[in-house]
Amino acid sequence: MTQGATAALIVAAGQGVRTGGTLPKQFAPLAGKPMIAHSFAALERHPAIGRVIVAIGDGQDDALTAALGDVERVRGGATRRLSVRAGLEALAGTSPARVLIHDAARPFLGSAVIDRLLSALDTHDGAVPALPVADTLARGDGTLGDVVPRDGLHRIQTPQAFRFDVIFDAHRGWQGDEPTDDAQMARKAGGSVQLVEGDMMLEKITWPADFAAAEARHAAGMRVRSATGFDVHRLVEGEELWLGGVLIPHDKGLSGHSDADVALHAITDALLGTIAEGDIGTHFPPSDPQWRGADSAQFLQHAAALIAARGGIIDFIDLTLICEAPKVGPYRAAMRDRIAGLLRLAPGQISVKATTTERLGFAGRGEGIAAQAIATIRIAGDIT
Ligand SMILES: Nc1ccn([C@@H]2O[C@H](COP(=O)(O)OP(=O)(O)OP(=O)(O)O)[C@@H](O)[C@H]2O)c(=O)n1
Ligand SMILES: C[C@](O)(CO)[C@H](O)COP(=O)(O)O
Repeated sequence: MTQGATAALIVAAGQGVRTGGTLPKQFAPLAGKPMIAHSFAALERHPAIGRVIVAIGDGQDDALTAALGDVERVRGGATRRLSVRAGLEALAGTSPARVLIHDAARPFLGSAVIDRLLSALDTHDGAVPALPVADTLARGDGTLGDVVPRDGLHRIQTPQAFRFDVIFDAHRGWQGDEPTDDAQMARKAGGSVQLVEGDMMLEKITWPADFAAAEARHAAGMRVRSATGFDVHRLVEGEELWLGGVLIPHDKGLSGHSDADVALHAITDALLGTIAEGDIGTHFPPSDPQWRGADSAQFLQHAAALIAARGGIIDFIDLTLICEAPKVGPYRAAMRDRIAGLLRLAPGQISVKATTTERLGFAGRGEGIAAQAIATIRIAGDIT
């Protein structure tokens, strides 16, 4: 699939009247961040998607910026259809071959659904995620009316994927009643729309109780990952000693290409390990002069940002420093506070321990300091 040939449009211009609340639901907090941030991240990180645009309502600019920063946006309309139309008009200039149209109100979007939809576009004009109907369906107005046969019925979700020209023409030529989704517009215009397997994680948030249910689904879908990091630096005269982001008075300091903070390096490697993103040297090569003397805090924060971009949450860091001197105890609290501050965690999520090697080996002879760390994160099960 050619990168850039597929665009994504998130419709987020609704008012969320049925959920109530002080903010429209798409900007309300859910699983640790504004609801829209979940699906935006999923679409942005998918390798086939080259552009993501958000349709928002009047007065929603600040809320979007607070949620996602300076992302591409377009003014939506009074109905969902008009918001989609505005987004398609904005995308038309770059003529994407395909477009995914997604409700901001369906936050937990996995890459497998996107893959299924895009594959279906090889043979169809459109594709939608669908789930079977499990309950009896009936008409009724206070008292039970006729049962509606549920054979062959599906619950249709978003994202809905289309060949761009097909859905753009369907929107431009639309004349019927207000449609509830885009796939029925493509179909009415003569397009073929494939049903692909949907996902319970994609349930739409419509009513107040949906927030708690979504939180529970999200928590149940997270998997724990742990990884270790290890690093050693040489102790030399004439260098500052940085450990755990804290400057420690000592007769020697650690030497290295950066500030040689062996503790932050071990934690950075542990964090990178949780997402199988190589090691610190992969991201900050020692051969690159721009990292000479660099503050290792930025390495740590880079690793944390990569985890956050995948929707991961750092749960706990356990660090062990291995040295004869200096004594770590007096600086333990400062290191915990500093590491917690850099990672935006509570100090209780950081453990700093130290040990000697009974004067054995390089650490015992005071030639260097070693650090090992283990990081534990939670991340959605389908994140690779
Ligand atoms: N004029 C509109 C109306 C809806 N939407 C978007 O379409 C999606 C599905 O709509 P719905 O769940 O009905 O959201 P709201 O219209 O906000 O909800 P309500 O009807 O309760 O106000 C949401 O992401 C919503 O922001 C939109 O972009 N423009
Ligand atoms: C587009 C949609 O999410 C597909 O199921 C749904 O139709 C939106 O309906 P709403 O009335 O705008 O909530």
